[in-house]
Amino acid sequence: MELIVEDLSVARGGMAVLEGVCFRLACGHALVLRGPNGAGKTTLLRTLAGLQPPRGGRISLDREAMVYAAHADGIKAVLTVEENLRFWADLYRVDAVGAALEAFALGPLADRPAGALSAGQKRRLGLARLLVTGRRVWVLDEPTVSLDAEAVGMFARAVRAHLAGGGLAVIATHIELGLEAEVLDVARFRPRRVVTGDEDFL
Ligand SMILES: Nc1ncnc2c1ncn2[C@@H]1O[C@H](COP(=O)(O)OP(=O)(O)OP(=O)(O)O)[C@@H](O)[C@H]1O
Repeated sequence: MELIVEDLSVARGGMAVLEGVCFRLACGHALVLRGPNGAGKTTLLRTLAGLQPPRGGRISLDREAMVYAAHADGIKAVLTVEENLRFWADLYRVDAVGAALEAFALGPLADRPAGALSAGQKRRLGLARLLVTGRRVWVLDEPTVSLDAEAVGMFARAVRAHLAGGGLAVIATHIELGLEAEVLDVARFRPRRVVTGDEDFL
């Protein structure tokens, strides 16, 4: 499996955000998206995930092979941590709840309602969800927000294991994860607009 993006244009709120995005990502590889606030990382990820249509270009990706995780983790507050994972495991038909609890040190919190978790604990649960999806392509928007250093390490280990198993990951992050990943600065793809006055382009 390979993720191929060709000449992709994406927009938010009716405004062009990125144009001409191209990259290829093979099994076992990760791509880290960089760029300043507002550069378009989330918009690109949402487009890859099929949450919004591209303005132009091509994405070759079997969406059935992909899982997207962003700020809203889709956690059900009234279910316990383990029940949340079981819910997703049943949905994706992947029996890996124990491994997911262990990977993110959620065992001691397994019986706690998710609504009673701290922000970082909720984020760990949202990331543990990735492990019960069995999906090959992880599309992750700022996955380490609210995580302490130890939890960032858990996440990095989970990504490494995923890649070692033939998975792919596209990750927008402002922090250094210590992964061997290709880096794409999305600011390179900022649209060039012709304007009147002394400047030719913005
Ligand atoms: N809901 C929205 N409606 C309209 N415009 C939006 C919306 N969300 C973001 N934008 C705009 O789209 C552009 C790209 O934003 P995006 O969220 O993709 O950037 P980002 O690189 O992910 O930023 P950050 O590092 O702050 O998360 C920005 O100019 C932003 O102001």
